[in-house]
Amino acid sequence: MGIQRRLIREISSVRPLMVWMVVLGLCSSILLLLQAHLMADCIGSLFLHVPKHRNLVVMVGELAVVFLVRSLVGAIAGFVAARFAANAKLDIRARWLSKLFTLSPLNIERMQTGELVTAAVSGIDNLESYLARYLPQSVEAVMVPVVLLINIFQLDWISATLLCIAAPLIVFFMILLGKGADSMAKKQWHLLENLSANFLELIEGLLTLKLFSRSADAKRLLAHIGDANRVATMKTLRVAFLSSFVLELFATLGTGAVALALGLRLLHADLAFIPALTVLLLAPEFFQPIRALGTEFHAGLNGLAAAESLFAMLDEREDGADVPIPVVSFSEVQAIRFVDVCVRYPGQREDSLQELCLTIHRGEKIAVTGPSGSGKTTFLQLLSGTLSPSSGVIEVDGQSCSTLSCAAWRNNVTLLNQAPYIFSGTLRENLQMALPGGDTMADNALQEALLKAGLRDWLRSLPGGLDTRIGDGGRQVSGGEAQRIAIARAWLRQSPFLLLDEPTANLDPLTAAEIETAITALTENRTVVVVTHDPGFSRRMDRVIRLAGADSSDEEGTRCKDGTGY
Ligand SMILES: Nc1ncnc2c1ncn2[C@@H]1O[C@H](COP(=O)(O)OP(=O)(O)OP(=O)(O)O)[C@@H](O)[C@H]1O
Repeated sequence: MGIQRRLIREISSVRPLMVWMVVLGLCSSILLLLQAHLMADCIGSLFLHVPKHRNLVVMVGELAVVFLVRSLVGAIAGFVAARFAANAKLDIRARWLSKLFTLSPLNIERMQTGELVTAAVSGIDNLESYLARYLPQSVEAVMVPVVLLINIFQLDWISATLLCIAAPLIVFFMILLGKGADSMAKKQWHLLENLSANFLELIEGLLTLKLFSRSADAKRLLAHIGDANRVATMKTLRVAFLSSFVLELFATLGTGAVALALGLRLLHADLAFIPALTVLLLAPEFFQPIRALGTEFHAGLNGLAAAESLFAMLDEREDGADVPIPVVSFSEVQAIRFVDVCVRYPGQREDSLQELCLTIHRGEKIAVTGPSGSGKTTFLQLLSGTLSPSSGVIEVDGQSCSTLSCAAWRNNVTLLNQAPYIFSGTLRENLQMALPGGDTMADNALQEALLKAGLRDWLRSLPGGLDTRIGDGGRQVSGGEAQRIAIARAWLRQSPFLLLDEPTANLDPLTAAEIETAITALTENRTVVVVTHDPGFSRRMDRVIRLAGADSSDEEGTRCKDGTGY
C-alpha cells in the first residue's frame, strides 16, 4: 500500500492517469447501463411488445451507437493508460539513472552490477505493465461495480443486496491471497536479480572459465539458480491462478444467486420482465472488472516488487554527502594530513590499514611500496575519495575532514590504475570522457595528449584516426596501449593531484620503461602518489613510504601514536 501511495505521490504522470481512468470509468459505466437498458428494451419489444411507446428499429440503432461509443471509450482508456505509463517509465528511468550517476563511488562499490541492470531493464518494464494494466483495471474495478450497483438498487433491491454480499467476499479473499503472494513476488524478484548478477559475472569471466575448463560448472550454477527462479515463479503463478479461481467462483455464484432470485420472483409475478432482464444483464458486468483485475494480479505484484527495488535505489543516501567540506578550494590545497587513519572493510575482523599518519605536501612526489595486502590500494582509494576511513581524521590544510569522498575533491584528482577501462566507442569519446561536465576538445589537443602518452605512431596506424572504434566490438587495445590512453586522459584532465596504482604492472620491461617515462613527464608540477614495486621508479620520487600491513612492525614513518605523523 505504501509503495502504491508513493507511486501516486512521486511519479508525476500517475495522478493524471488516475483522473483519466476515473472519468473514463464513469463514462464506461454509464454507457454500460444504457446498453443493458436498451438491450432489455429490445428483447422486451421483440418478444413481449413492451415498452409499447418505443420503436424497435430506433432502439436497435441506439444500441449500436452505445455499443460503438463504449468500444471507443475502451480504446481511449487503453491508449491513455499506455501513454501515461510510457511517460512514467521515461520519468522513473531518467530519475533512476541520474541518481546512479550522482551517487558517490562509495555507494556504487556496494551495488551488484547484475541487480542494477535487472532493475533498470526488467524492473522498469514491470512497473510500466503495472501502470498501463493493473492500475487502470483497479480503478475500473471500483468505479464500474459502484455505478452499476446504484442502478441495480433502484431496479431491484434484493439483487443489489445479493451483489453486496458477494463483492466483499471476493475483496476479502483477494486481500488474503494478496498478502501471501506479495512476499512470494518479492522473493521471486530477488531471485531474478541474483540470476542476472550471476549471469553477468559468468559472461565477464567466460574466458577465464574456459581456460580453466570450468564452463560446465558455471552452466550448472546458472541452471540451479534458473531452476530456483522457475520454482518461485510457478509458486507466484499458482497463487495468481488460485486468486483467479476464487474470483471466478464468487462471481459465478453471485450471478447465479441473482438469476435464481430474479427467476423465482418472475415466476410468482413479483417483478416486471424488463427490470428483471436489465438486472440479469448487469449482474455479470458487475463482476467483470473485478475478474479482469484478477487476470492482471500477477502483473500488479511484479510491478510493485520492482517499484520497491527501484525506490530503494532512489532512497539511497549519498555516502559522504553530509560530510562538511573544508572551506578551501581543493585545487589550491597545500597539505593533506592523515592522522591515525584506519580502514576496516565490512565483514572484516582486522583493519586493512592501521593508524596511518602521513602528510602529503603540494607538489610532492611519493612512492608507496609494501608487500601484497599491506593496504597500498586501500590508501589510494582513501586519497581518491572512493573509500572512507573507519576511524581517524584527514586534515585538508589543517581542517578536519572525515572523508575525501566529495565531488569537489574528486574533480581535482586523477587515478590511474593497473587496468584502465576502455569504453566501447571511438578513441575521441574515450579521451573526452576525462573532461569535466561533458566538455569537448579540439582534435589537435587530443592528438597532443596522445603524442605525450607515446601513442603518435599508433594513432597514425588507426584507419579512422580519432574516430576509430576501440574497446568491446571495436579495435582491441593492448595493455600498454590502454595504459597510454589513460595517460592521455590524465593529460587532458589536468588535475593537480595524480594517483597511480602500479601503472606498469603486467607490462613487459620495455613497455613498462616507456610508460614510466611518459608518466614522469605527466608528474611535472603535480602532487603525485604512486604505488609501485619498481625500485627504479620509486627512486625518481621525492620520498618512499613503505606500508608493512597489520602483522608487521617494520612500517616506515606511517604510524603515529602521538598524532604527529610523518
Ligand atoms: N572490498 C574489500 N573487502 C574486504 N577486504 C578487502 C577489500 N579490499 C581489500 N581488502 C583487503 O584489504 C587488505 C589490503 O588490500 P589492498 O588491495 O589495499 O592491498 P595492496 O597492498 O594494494 O595489495 P596488492 O599489492 O596485492 O595490490 C587485503 O588484505 C585485502 O584482502
